[in-house]
Amino acid sequence: MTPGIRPLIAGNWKMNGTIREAIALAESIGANAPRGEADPDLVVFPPFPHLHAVGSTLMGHGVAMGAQDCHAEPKGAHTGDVSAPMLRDIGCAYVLVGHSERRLNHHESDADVRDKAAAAIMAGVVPVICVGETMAQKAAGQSESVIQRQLQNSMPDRFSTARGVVAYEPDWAIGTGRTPSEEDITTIHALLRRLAPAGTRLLYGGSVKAGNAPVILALPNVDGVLVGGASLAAAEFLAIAAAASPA
Ligand SMILES: O=C[C@H](O)COP(=O)(O)O
Repeated sequence: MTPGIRPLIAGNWKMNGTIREAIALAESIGANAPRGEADPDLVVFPPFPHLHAVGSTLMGHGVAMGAQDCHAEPKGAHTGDVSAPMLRDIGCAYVLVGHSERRLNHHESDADVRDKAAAAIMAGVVPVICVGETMAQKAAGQSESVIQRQLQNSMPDRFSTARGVVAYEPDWAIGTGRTPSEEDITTIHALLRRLAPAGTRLLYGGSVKAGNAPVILALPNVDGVLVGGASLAAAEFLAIAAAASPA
């Protein structure tokens, strides 16, 4: 973690669950979330159709809500898309942009990610810019150059004023049970710290569980984690959050 930066524990629910299940998960997280001065901030990212119900459930519990994507335009003829002002309107404080599942499955470019992040900032929503290399890029020794290129080209002009967040998620670590070595995470996060504006919260994501969270969260320049699968169980997610609280 970084002195002076409040940790952020983020749960990306991806495309999972019914509304009933989302409410139950939000109730359980909201009722048991740590609320001390030195405790981490918590945010969950439900699927779009669950945002209203989850936002209502979390009201007054000190857990923020975010969305998993947004369009770069504030409104218009974009069938199937959701704008950043709509997310703000429904109560989202954060939005993920450039998650590797969007970059790889939807062919989103760095320029697309930058435009989405700019739209989020314009709407008063904090963008969480995701970056990360593929296994082929890692094997070719390109991790740092790929991540530098992604981040520099994905940050919009006003990112420094937005209290933005950057998440390092190597795609080969997502949902696989594999994580980079502590040395690799440290190296990449030192690079992110050099590239991102001062005060940016830097998250690590990819197979984070309650078991490995204490080690990952203790690494320099790791200001929190972006959790996928393990965020779908309240107890596991809260145990990860506990690892970011003072002992
Ligand atoms: O956004 C979250 C990540 O893609 C990590 O997913 P995971 O924790 O299931 O590996």
